Amino acid sequence: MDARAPSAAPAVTADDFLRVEGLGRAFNAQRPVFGGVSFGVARGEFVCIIGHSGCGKTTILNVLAGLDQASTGHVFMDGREVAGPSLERGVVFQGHALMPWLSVRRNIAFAVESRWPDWSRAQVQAQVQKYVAMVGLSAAIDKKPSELSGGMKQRVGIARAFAIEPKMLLLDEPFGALDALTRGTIQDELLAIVQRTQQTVFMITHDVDEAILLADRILLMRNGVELPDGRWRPGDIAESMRLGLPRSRTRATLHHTPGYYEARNHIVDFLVSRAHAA
Ligand SMILES: Nc1ncnc2c1ncn2[C@@H]1O[C@H](COP(=O)(O)OP(=O)(O)OP(=O)(O)O)[C@@H](O)[C@H]1O
Repeated sequence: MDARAPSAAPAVTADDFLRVEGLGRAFNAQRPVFGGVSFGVARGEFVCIIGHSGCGKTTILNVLAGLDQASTGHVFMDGREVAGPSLERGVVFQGHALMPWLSVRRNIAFAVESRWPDWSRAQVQAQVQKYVAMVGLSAAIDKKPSELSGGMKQRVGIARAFAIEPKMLLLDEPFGALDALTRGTIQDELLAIVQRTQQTVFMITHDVDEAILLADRILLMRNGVELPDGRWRPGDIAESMRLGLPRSRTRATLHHTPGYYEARNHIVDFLVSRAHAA
């Protein structure tokens, strides 16, 4: 962000690639998890959402993926309303969700064949090899998931999501289960891939440094809370922080980047003192 500038309220503009308008989700009608959530994501933008457990991040991502239906509001991607799952959106969850009986090659080929049913075997194989190479796993292409480390499995999940060339990538804490070293390496890889491909990404993370490293913009989400007068205020997006750090940043240079500490302090202050406040 330009960390010294005040954070702007999130806004949707007509030419945003992804438009989320007035989204709400209630599992209990008296206490909606969140409501009135509106934000836009521009084509090629990397947006992270950060907030405490239970505020509704995964629920929002599931609605964007078309895996869950909102109680109120609408989501439009590339001008069309999201009304169900689609191969136009690639989703990566914390658990890699690979098919254990298939090799890396077959796991990814399965997705590629679903996306382009008319492709020849050679076309499918070329696509699979390209994206396996992108995540540095060519040597393991014929291994089964059980023969891979956690970090390698997560890489396969990322390769599979990129291989279908989705219009948008939705990442739900994709590195949450990894040790710090592996996580750092894959963060750098993802950053490099996104810089190359200009992929549009919406990502959930709990890790403040991860968000600052990867995102162009960070949405700060508040939890739903009971107000002193007994009314319920659903969760919402309290702020949209534009980072504006140079895209050439890496984990090694992040701490020396102007604006980094201001951004970090701002997010930590939000999480400590405002994310739960009535
Ligand atoms: N299918 C469901 N039925 C009932 N309640 C649900 C359902 N799915 C989610 N919830 C509730 O909605 C709230 C938000 O859940 P969600 O998983 O979206 O939060 P989150 O911000 O992603 O949390 P975390 O960071 O822990 O993953 C939680 O209180 C959760 O218990």
